[in-house]
Amino acid sequence: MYLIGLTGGIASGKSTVARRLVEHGAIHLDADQLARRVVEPGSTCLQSIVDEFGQGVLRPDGTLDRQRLGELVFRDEGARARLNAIVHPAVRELSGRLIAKAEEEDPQAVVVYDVPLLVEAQVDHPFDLVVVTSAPKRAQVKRLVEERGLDPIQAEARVDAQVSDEERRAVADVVIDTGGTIAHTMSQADALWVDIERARKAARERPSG
Ligand SMILES: CC(C)(COP(=O)(O)OP(=O)(O)OC[C@H]1O[C@@H](n2cnc3c(N)ncnc32)[C@H](O)[C@@H]1O)[C@@H](O)C(=O)NCCC(=O)NCCS
Ligand SMILES: Nc1ncnc2c1ncn2[C@@H]1O[C@H](COP(=O)(O)OP(=O)(O)OP(=O)(O)O)[C@@H](O)[C@H]1O
Repeated sequence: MYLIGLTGGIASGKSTVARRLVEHGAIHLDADQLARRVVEPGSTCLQSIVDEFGQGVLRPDGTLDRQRLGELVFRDEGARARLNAIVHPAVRELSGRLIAKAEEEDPQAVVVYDVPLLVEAQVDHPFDLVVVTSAPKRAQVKRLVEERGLDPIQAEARVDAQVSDEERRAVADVVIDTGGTIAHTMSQADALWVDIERARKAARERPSG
């Protein structure tokens, strides 16, 4: 297996890059989706969230009111840390299991683990490559406002709830500039795939022992 950790700020283009790598043959795992799975009704995580933040973060049907909880945690660092302490260990455990399963099913698989908080949550799966998508903050805020309907204050708060691109670049093997056109992002993703294929081929041909 070849394991890629893909990270970057909110609305920086991680999913866009991941989708392109999937078109080339990679398997995609998404930490945001896993974070939704671990808080489904009946989960211990959801119960811990209710214990911590009260019944008010549940919708009438018993599912998590994500908007309500988001309003709480993106303006309060302490609340965010308490939520992270509940959700992140469960996501870590589930992602570890799914990565192991992907390897079992296909030892040659290229797995892209899209994990927005790779730096913040100190995700330490044994990545072969860490890829960071990077766009200027004003582009991130514009996308959140225009495409996801956040107001500019909320959008800024979400960007500011994350580490800076400098901190992400410090752990990156590859940085993809996602501040330009989509076509520019795609061509960098395509070039990355060529490099990955080359590295894997060289590893296969290397005499072992
Ligand atoms: C606060 C919640 C309920 C808001 O839900 P919502 O549906 O509005 O957003 P969604 O989950 O789709 O996240 C969108 C983006 O917000 C950013 N984000 C999410 N959680 C966090 C966090 N704790 N700290 C910083 N940024 C975050 C990420 O860039 C993420 O891609 C939700 O994000 C959550 O449960 N967060 C804690 C778990 C977590 O850290 N998830 C991120 C990856 S593991
Ligand atoms: N050069 C670019 N590269 C990537 N995305 C771009 C670019 N220009 C505009 N966009 C738009 O920005 C948005 C980025 O969203 P995407 O879901 O890929 O980001 P993300 O980092 O996965 O977001 P999130 O952290 O919320 O999961 C998309 O709507 C995309 O069309």
